[in-house]
Order: sequence, then structure tokens, then C-alpha cells
Amino acid sequence: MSVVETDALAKSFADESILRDVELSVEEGEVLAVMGPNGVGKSVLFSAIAGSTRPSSGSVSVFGTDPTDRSDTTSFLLQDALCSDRLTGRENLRYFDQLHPAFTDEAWSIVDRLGLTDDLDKRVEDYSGGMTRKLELAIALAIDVPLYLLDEPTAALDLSTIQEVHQLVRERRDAGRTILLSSHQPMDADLADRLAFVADGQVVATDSPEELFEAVPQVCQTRLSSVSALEDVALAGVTYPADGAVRCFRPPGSPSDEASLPDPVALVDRTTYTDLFTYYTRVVPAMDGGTA
Ligand SMILES: Nc1ncnc2c1ncn2[C@@H]1O[C@H](COP(=O)(O)OP(=O)(O)OP(=O)(O)O)[C@@H](O)[C@H]1O
Repeated sequence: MSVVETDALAKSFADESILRDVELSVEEGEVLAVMGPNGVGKSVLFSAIAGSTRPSSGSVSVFGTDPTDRSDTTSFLLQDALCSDRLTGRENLRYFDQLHPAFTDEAWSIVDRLGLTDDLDKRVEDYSGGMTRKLELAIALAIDVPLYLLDEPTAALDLSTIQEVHQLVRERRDAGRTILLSSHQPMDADLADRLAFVADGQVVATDSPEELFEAVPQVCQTRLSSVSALEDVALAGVTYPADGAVRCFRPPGSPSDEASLPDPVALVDRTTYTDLFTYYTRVVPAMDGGTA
């Protein structure tokens, strides 16, 4: 069953088109990660799904109805501030405890798991970006509802906290909840049952990570100082930094041996999430048609 469904969703601000013809379907019990570079329109898409932004055309449905006022079924972590700056972390948690019927005491253990317990008596206006995000996550994830809509849950977090957030999301998925999240960090792809890549205002590919990896062409790389050696072999002219080197994709049908590559370019054995992210957000849109 589809929990969230968008149909030909488009959004423009003044004359600027941000999203066009977005088709996205989120199935019950899955983690779907919407991946795309900064500024591509992920937050605009999430606001439309949350019902706080009206689409210019097309439609959104959440549990089969209009998304406005779905706080009984959906917990939101959006870019607009969830917490009050003037209150301490503890006061914010108590506020949600009193306000939201589905808020649970698990908030306190989530705060602990995210390493925020010692900062709960500081005002949120004195928090760092990462501390604020931890508090927002504790609030959003402590609300016991069937759907979590998390816009950039791992932004501004350090590596070990990101791993803990992944674990918290997996626990909810394993309990049958549905999670739609967005990210511009390739490592968040590791968390998802399915990925939807957004580029040029559209969803250019949606599938399981395994299927999406399958379609990625051969990757080759060279030293940063030898980037010009990639010019003649880079699919769609796209090169990108990864693992201390610079990489590109080989056009489909290229010979699979290294002998056909200019020196000092070598084939890469294992394709990573950075390769996957770059392929679907930069190379696919640059190729004809724009969809994979
Ligand atoms: N209310 C608004 N009025 C005008 N333009 C807007 C408005 N909201 C968003 N935009 C524009 O829409 C585009 C997409 O913004 P959005 O915040 O959705 O990107 P994003 O993919 O979430 O980026 P990031 O990964 O950096 O958070 C940007 O060019 C932004 O300036």
C-alpha cells in the first residue's frame, strides 16, 4: 500500500520552476531516501508532502487524503524550526510532551543515545546546529505514528551520531513504520530500502540500492594532479573527487580492460555511494532524456 503518493507534482516560485512532474510513491513499512544535491528542491518537496506548501500543479496524498493536518499519522522534521529558541532543551521536550498526544517518553532515551543529555538545561538559542538537530530528532522520533517525514535528519551531525540516527530509523522501520527522509550525503543511502534521486526538478531514478548500483557504468580514477587524463574518457564530461582521487564514469560499451585507458587512469574495483550519487544526480540528467 502507498502511504505517500505524488502525481505530476510541480512547484514554482515567481517565474522559477523548482519541481516539475514529480512522481513519488512511498510504500508502507519502507525507508525511502530522497537524495539530491543542495538546492535541488528536496525541502520544497517535503513541505508539499507535509501540506505546508501548496503545489503549483499536480497532487499529493498521504494515507489516501490531502496532506493538511496529518499530525495524527505523521511526525515531521522539516527545515522550519521545530523547537523554541527561548526555551531550554528540557523545556522543549516537556512542551511537546504536553502538546502532542502521540509523544512518548522514549524522547529521553533518544536524547541520551544522541549524546545531548548534558546540554538539556541550556537554551536552544545557545545550541550549535548539530545540537539543535539532535533535539529535533529526539522530538520527531519520540512521536509514535505510522509515518515519519524527516527532511535532512543527518545534516550537521558527526559520523558516530549519524550511525545512531540510522539505528533509530531502522528500529522504527523494523516496527512497521514508514520513513521518508531526504539527504545530500551519499552515506545516508546505506539506510534506505529504496532511493529516489532528484535532479533538475525531477525524480530521475527510483529503485533499491542494488538495482541502482547495477545500472552504474564502469568507474575509473586518477590522481588529482592528473585530472586532464580523464577528459577524453569521462561519460557526459563529468569528473568528481572521491577517496583522495578524481573519478569519472566510462561510456557504456567501453572495453572492460585497463589497456584501453590513458596512463595514469585505472579502473575502480568497487563502486561506492559517492559514485552512485554522482551518477544519478549529475550524469543521468546530463544525458538525453534525463531519466534512468
Ligand atoms: N519560499 C520560497 N520562495 C522562493 N524560493 C524558494 C522558496 N523556498 C525554496 N526556494 C528555492 O527553491 C530551491 C530549492 O530549495 P530547497 O530548500 O528545497 O533545496 P534542498 O534540495 O532542500 O537543498 P539543501 O540540500 O541545501 O537543503 C532553492 O533555489 C530555493 O532558493
